[in-house]
Amino acid sequence: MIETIELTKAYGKVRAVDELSFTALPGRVTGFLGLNGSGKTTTLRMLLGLTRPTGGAALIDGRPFTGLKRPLRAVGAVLEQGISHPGQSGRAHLVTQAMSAGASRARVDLLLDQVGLTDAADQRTGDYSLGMRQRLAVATALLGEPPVLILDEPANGLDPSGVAWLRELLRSYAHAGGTVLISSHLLAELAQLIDDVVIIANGRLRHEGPLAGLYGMTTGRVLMRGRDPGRLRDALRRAGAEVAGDETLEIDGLSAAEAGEVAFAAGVPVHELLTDTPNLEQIFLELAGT
Ligand SMILES: Nc1ncnc2c1ncn2[C@@H]1O[C@H](COP(=O)(O)OP(=O)(O)OP(=O)(O)O)[C@@H](O)[C@H]1O
Repeated sequence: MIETIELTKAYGKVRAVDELSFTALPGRVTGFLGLNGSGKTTTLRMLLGLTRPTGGAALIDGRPFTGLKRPLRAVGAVLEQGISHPGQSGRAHLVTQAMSAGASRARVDLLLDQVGLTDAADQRTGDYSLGMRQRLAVATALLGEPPVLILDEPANGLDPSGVAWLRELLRSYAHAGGTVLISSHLLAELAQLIDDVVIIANGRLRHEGPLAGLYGMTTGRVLMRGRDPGRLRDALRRAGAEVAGDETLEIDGLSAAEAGEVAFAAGVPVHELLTDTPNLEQIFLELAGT
């Protein structure tokens, strides 16, 4: 489990992270979302003991990173690319890292297979694509079989097949009881990967809960086209709706069913009636906007 309690980091007068409290649960993939500069990387660095908090706590399984007995076995992290020496092969990089994580050669081979790098294992990492470097970074994070995984913008650089691969990997990792915290500044990029969301803005918590719950947070606008827009508009306004638009009427304050009933009562044939549900990215921008 990952937990922050009133976590704060101030740089002079700037509060990069401001009394931030949230939880990422075992068995779930949690998306950590915010616009650029909202404090995501600073939070992840505090969880990983790389930045010291000004106040509050950043806990991995109940302890600050610095209090973990075997940190590489407690948490795996993908923070930035370029972790490997460009002249080293992917396999050599993993073998070197396996020593500090206490992992075996067999685990290196297993992970190369799991991240789809077996065929490229003996190529120089300097020749790897961005997506291949991301795969190698994920394999490195998993070496010590940690129960907690922290990934900073890992979908960045992955093509659709890479995203599908990451989804499967994170699903089975969480299914086996792992805790995953994965950051991005785009909800759409993570929507296929995550169960829960934590949304921050200006270092503060804006929203925390299941991804599915986001859809219920905004009501869709009703759109209607009919034979006589002028009469329709008047009837809808009399029924208490706010109405904009000329041919296609944009209706706030009534459901599609209610608007349809109003049109029927007014005797105006309806040609088209639908609820325009905001997409995930619009919902995210509404929540994460400053
Ligand atoms: N070492 C530092 N010194 C001063 N200010 C910093 C430092 N690190 C981060 N900040 C500031 O803290 C705020 C949050 O930055 P942070 O990198 O955590 O955001 P982010 O959400 O990860 O952004 P991005 O999506 O662009 O990576 C920004 O205003 C940034 O300028």
